[in-house]
Amino acid sequence: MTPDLMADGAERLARHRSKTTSVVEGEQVYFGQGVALYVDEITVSFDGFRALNKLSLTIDVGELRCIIGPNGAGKTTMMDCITGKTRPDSGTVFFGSNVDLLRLSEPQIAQIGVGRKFQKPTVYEQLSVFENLELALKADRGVRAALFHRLGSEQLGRIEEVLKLIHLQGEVQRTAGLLSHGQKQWLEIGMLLMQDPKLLLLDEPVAGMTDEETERTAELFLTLEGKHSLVVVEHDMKFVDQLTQGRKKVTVLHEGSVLAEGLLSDVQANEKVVEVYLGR
Ligand SMILES: Nc1ncnc2c1ncn2[C@@H]1O[C@H](COP(=O)(O)OP(=O)(O)OP(=O)(O)O)[C@@H](O)[C@H]1O
Repeated sequence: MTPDLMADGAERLARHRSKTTSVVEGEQVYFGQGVALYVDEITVSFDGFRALNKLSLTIDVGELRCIIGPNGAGKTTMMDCITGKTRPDSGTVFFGSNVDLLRLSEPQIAQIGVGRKFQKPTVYEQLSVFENLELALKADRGVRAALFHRLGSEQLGRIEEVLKLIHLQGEVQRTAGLLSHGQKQWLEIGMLLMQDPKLLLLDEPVAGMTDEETERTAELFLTLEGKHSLVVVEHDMKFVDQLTQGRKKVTVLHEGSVLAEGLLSDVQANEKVVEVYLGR
């Protein structure tokens, strides 16, 4: 354990969250109607340019949905709206059937169960794999509590479980900075999983991975499907094919709206999709 780094990390996380805890505290998310995320007609303009144009999308509880589309289609802006980083000019974003995400701040949205993985891995490079997971687990505690709290058997069990899921059991004590790119990505996903998010947004998770790492990532996501809802933004069609297994819906974004939605084979055969994206 490196107490100063641990303190620094815990402090940053606690500061981030302390501002907002009381607002979300006690808030229950209801998934009774089977909907994890409901996005309705969101529009975002940057200096008059519409990055999102009445975008609507529904993700079911436990669903794994891949979002594809050309550069500039609005994929990142959509994730920014869901996670509170960008406020749409108009439209609705609900988590479950009752939580209006547009009235919550970015940290509150994370706290209520929406995890986001950016393209670049952001782990604590100087800490070990175990310490990274430990810190993610304690993120809700105050700094003192995070530093002096000893993990209970249930929490150790959860770390074990996540280590297994992310294929890093053999690297527990390894310094995160020494992991491969793919392993860092898995570790960061593991850190998100420590908070047990109901919805995970993943931005190009396999960019820069080897073929083997990509395949393992697909296996990981397929394991998470059902227990979590996953929204995966990806350009790698082989990976999308692995994830959708010929039976899941994919969504194609173009110019800030949904251009097509359906099985990968269907959207790949869709003339409009070929024209703006796949045929390039
Ligand atoms: N802060 C901003 N200010 C001005 N324009 C922006 C801003 N953020 C995004 N845009 C524009 O909005 C459009 C959508 O961008 P966005 O990053 O959401 O697309 P994307 O589908 O994620 O693209 P990529 O696949 O390249 O990541 C682009 O034309 C982009 O230039």
